[in-house]
Amino acid sequence: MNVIETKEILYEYPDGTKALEDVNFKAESGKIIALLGPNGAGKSTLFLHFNGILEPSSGEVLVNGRPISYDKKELMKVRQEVGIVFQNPDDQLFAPTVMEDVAFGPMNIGLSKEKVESRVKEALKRVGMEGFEKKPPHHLSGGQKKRVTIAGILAMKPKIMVLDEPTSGLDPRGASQIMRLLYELNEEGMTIIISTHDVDLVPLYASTVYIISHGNIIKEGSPQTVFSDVETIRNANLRLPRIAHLMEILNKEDHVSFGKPYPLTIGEARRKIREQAKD
Ligand SMILES: Nc1ncnc2c1ncn2[C@@H]1O[C@H](COP(=O)(O)OP(=O)(O)OP(=O)(O)O)[C@@H](O)[C@H]1O
Repeated sequence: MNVIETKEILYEYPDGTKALEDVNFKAESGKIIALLGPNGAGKSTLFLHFNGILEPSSGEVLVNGRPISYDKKELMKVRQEVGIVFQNPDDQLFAPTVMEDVAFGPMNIGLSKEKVESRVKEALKRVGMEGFEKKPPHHLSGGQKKRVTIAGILAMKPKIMVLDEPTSGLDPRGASQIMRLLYELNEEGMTIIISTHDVDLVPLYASTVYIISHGNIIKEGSPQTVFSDVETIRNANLRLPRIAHLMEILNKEDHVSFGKPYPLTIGEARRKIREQAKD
């Protein structure tokens, strides 16, 4: 079942910029889906359609098979179902303390004080930010802010979590920790949709990949399918995962081949190299 689906959506900003054109996007329940695209391709604009922050100029957005209705009450429901973590934490964090920030969503849907407190505690624990409750968000580091924004969405217990570049600006360990958390949440049944420039992360976590360029989806499929289309990847100003790039160089320049499609992760490459060494 598709928990989110866009049908031929087109979006034009008030200044006339056409940011999306005829975008068909599907997120199947329980998957991790990655949206890849260069700067300005339309990733954030597309994501803002998933819980009705933006309304398409034409076309339709469906959540759990139902077209989004843009009246206030209905939108509240959609936003409990679909949580969006913005690219820039400063666009999301606004309360005087971490505690109040994470509590805002659960309070807004009328949960009791005890329930709100337990949700805040649980969410901050999940992202490794317990002990920061009293801190003002603007005193946190970039990585810590990102974790708090994720906690704020987790506290709403959405079934679908949409994260705009969740690892941008994080050190390698921080990026791995966030991806590990998303992986665990997905194992527990949450559908995860991320946008990223980090092509090395994609084959490790995502089962479906979409490539967006100039407001159009130009490729979709498994990481193996998408990264086999090297021309499309490069034309979209993206690159192959480093491992696949190394295999391509070995193949083309040194005539050493570990077979196609190229392995995309260290694990896959290691397996292929070991197999070949045995022969
Ligand atoms: N508020 C706005 N008003 C007018 N044009 C906008 C606005 N926000 C974005 N755009 C334009 O819409 C297009 C898509 O932008 P968007 O932010 O969705 O891209 P993106 O893929 O998320 O980029 P990045 O990777 O740099 O975050 C760009 O041409 C951008 O300049």
